[in-house]
Amino acid sequence: MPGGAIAFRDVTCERGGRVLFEGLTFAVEQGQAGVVTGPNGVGKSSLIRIAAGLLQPVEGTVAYSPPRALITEDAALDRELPLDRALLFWARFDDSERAADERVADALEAFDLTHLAPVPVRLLSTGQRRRAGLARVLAADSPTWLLDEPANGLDAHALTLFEAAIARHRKAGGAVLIATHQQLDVPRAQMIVLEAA
Ligand SMILES: Nc1ncnc2c1ncn2[C@@H]1O[C@H](COP(=O)(O)OP(=O)(O)OP(=O)(O)O)[C@@H](O)[C@H]1O
Repeated sequence: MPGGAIAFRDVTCERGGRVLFEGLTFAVEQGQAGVVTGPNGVGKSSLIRIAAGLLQPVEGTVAYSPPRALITEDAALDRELPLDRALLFWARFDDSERAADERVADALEAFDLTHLAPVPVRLLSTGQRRRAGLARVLAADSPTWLLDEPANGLDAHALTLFEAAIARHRKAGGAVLIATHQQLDVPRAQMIVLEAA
């Protein structure tokens, strides 16, 4: 996996005619993590959407090392498919040296989901579905992770698995940008604190 990175330079975000943040500059390099915090409605999700290229900033530029893997509130998995096949559907699109089924098997194991592989996504619990969404990101083998509230609905065990996955990703040269209002154990993270305008 090549190194991941994401950098904002003088980025201004506007939504509904209101400036949420302006002149935001930061760089998350290979092996690093950025944690975006701030009160509800301040623009954390909007920042992640800008990082993913889903929202255009009114000013400034975003540079990143592709491909990027994104998780939002929606796990983006086919609800009718068994979990392993739903993950495989996406993993096949990803550019990786490793076979898609091997990546999916590893990602299921990393989030303690192997026993749920044959279960249709729609039957998973809320927390299991959140873990499945994180497994989708993991299985993509993307160097740059963009995570919007990834810890929502995770129990203590899943949180530990998630923190371990972030640590491994960084050790392998990945970069991660996380918007969260929860306390996460992400050592040496760069804090990006958004304040109400
Ligand atoms: N499509 C949209 N059009 C106009 N305004 C929007 C749109 N989407 C979001 N907003 C507004 O932009 C602001 C920032 O929303 P955003 O979801 O980025 O905040 P957040 O910091 O992630 O909040 P939370 O902690 O509640 O998840 C909010 O006031 C929201 O109402």
